[in-house]
Amino acid sequence: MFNSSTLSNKRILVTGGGTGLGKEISRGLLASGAEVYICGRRENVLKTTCEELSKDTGGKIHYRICDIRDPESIDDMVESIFTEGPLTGLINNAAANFISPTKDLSPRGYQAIRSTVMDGSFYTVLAVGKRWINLGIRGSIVSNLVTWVWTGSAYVVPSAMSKTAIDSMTKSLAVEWGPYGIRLNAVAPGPFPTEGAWEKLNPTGKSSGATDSSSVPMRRYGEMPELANLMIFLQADGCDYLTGQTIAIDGGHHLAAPSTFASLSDLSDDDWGNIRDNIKASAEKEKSERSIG
Ligand SMILES: CCC/C=C/C(=O)SCCNC(=O)CCNC(=O)[C@H](O)C(C)(C)COP(=O)([O-])OP(=O)([O-])OC[C@H]1O[C@@H](n2cnc3c(N)ncnc32)[C@H](O)[C@@H]1OP(=O)([O-])[O-]
Ligand SMILES: NC(=O)C1=CN([C@@H]2O[C@H](COP(=O)(O)OP(=O)(O)OC[C@H]3O[C@@H](n4cnc5c(N)ncnc54)[C@H](OP(=O)(O)O)[C@@H]3O)[C@@H](O)[C@H]2O)C=CC1
Repeated sequence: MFNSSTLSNKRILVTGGGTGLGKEISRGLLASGAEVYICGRRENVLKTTCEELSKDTGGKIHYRICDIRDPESIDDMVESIFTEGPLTGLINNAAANFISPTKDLSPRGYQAIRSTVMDGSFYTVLAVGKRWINLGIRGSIVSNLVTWVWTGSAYVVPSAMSKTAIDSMTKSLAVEWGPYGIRLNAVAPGPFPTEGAWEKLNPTGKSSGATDSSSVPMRRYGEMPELANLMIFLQADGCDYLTGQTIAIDGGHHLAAPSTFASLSDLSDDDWGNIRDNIKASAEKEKSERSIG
């Protein structure tokens, strides 16, 4: 879909790029010619990912140790990257989450997720965006959200709330920073199994709800290159007028929410025949009782 120079001259920071989706997005960016920075809290994970991706793609990748819950740690990281040269793009991907009944969450449990997803993403955007504005540089910010920004989700309420806040930030800053040539967009992936997410969201291994592929209209999980391609598109030149959007990449999952008739997609032609007969019978009965029409 893209070639090895689609992102040449791009320098992109992927938060949480050491594992899971961030790692595979970084692989795609590197293969398209970008120079990539990844960050996280585990140096051994970051180092191993850099070695693997640099060997696999031949691209330039660096890491920084950073806790995005701490604004100073973010500012130090971004300053040290800009000292080597300005970034052209940011992918807000780092996150924290676990399933829990909301009534069982302590303030610290809520804070663990909010401070990573909402505060961490905002501080990173601020650290990068204010440097672009000061330097007069254009840039592209893409946040990795989730379809719960449209539907909400039970049992992951702090995550749904925090991702929704970043959806709102995306729309708001697209307007405020549009005059500087800074674009903000977001993606909302459906289920793309990763060790990090599945350990927190499918800890018993009995996939259901958000981690279940059978309720996805396309009847499968997302594949990493599909998400990486969308990120490459949003970081590339060519559609610069695209800003303030959150794009779902979920095989139609959020459109098949329980409030719709999504489950009817399992019915056979015979079932539909019976349904039609029953509806007709009901209509006939009503008609026979009408005094007019
Ligand atoms: C469709 C897929 C969508 C995917 C979305 C994703 O984002 S997937 C991304 C998936 N990737 C990641 O999440 C990667 C990053 N994840 C992390 O960094 C950690 O897993 C963590 C911060 C989320 C929790 O780790 P930790 O416990 O070491 O953190 P801490 O020491 O900071 O503790 C803070 C508070 O949290 C409490 N608490 C913890 N677990 C539970 C629970 N099950 N129940 C209730 N509460 C719980 C704990 O008791 C404490 O409160 P207390 O008792 O002091 O009042
Ligand atoms: N997998 C899926 O199906 C879906 C995932 N998403 C989103 O995709 C993104 C990646 O998820 P996924 O790859 O599955 O999960 P992972 O757990 O593999 O990724 C989370 C990454 O974030 C980093 N991170 C977490 N907290 C911090 C912190 N305080 N400071 C710096 N880095 C941090 C972690 O590194 P470390 O622990 O070393 O700090 C890790 O590399 C998340 O935003 C998630 O919400 C959205 C929809 C579906």
